[in-house]
Amino acid sequence: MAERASWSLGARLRNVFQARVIDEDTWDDLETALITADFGPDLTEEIVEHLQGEVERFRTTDPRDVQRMLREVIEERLSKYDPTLRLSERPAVVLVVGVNGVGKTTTIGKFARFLATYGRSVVVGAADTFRAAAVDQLATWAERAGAEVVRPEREGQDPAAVAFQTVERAKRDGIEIVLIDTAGRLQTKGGLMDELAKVRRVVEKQAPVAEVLLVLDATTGQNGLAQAQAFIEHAGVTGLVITKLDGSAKGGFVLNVQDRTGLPIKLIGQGEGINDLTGFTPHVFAQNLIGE
Ligand SMILES: Nc1nc2c(ncn2[C@@H]2O[C@H](COP(=O)(O)OP(=O)(O)OP(=O)(O)O)[C@@H](O)[C@H]2O)c(=O)[nH]1
Repeated sequence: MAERASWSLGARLRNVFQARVIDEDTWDDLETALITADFGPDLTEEIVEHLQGEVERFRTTDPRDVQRMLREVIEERLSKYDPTLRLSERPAVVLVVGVNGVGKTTTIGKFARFLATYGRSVVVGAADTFRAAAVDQLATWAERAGAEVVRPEREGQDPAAVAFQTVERAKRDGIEIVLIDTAGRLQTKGGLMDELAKVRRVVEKQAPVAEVLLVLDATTGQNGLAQAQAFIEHAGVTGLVITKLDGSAKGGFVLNVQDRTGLPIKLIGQGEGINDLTGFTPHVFAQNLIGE
């Protein structure tokens, strides 16, 4: 993870933690920093009260202790969810879902590369069949990642058919991982969910679905979550991918989003480059968020 990321509170909290003693300003400044980082009022209050309790319990006056305790409480909360990707089936089929523009296609390209660096073979299926440009974009990413790609035979082909052919190709050629790009927009949400359900049904005729990853854009924070609600309710999501954390000041969103959805974060996107995707490690994230 990049040092001094935009979402890091390290710089903003430096004065707080380098002060001589803990006083009213410590708590005021901490509260402001957490709110600004999109922790939300409830979580902010909970964390500040927890820390005040700990400071009392351990009778400390050293702000460095507050920093350590804050890091610990954040890591503890992030660790309540298991970030492990379940990709042991062969082939392991991953559906990537989410509203348009959140970074689905880019994420698939980066994910294909990520898997390739671990020696996995990957085929990508372009099941967002209504935009030819989207298919081309996906194919370009797949090529750069060294992955195979299955395109629709014509614009607007049934997405489920493309998904089926992609899994078929994986089975035929012994490819280990299947990543399927899906549409983010249709006339109606019901239509979109029906389409996803059909993709899943058709895939499951050949192989179980290993993961359904919902992509969320960190820069839209809570708003983006509202837009993705239908996926959370109907698409059988197994994990979250948070994109565009670079350039976002909303580190707190990462903490909030697991509690709000009950779903683990499995991948994090921090840039437009093909290598800008990492797994999610609570310890590392808490350290980068709060500073050492
Ligand atoms: N800075 C930054 N930009 C990103 C990241 N991920 C994606 N993007 C950018 O976000 C924009 C949208 O990404 P796409 O991958 O096309 O999004 P999509 O969800 O597939 O969108 P549709 O194809 O319209 O459904 C592109 O300009 C990407 O370069 C990220 O982690 N960081």
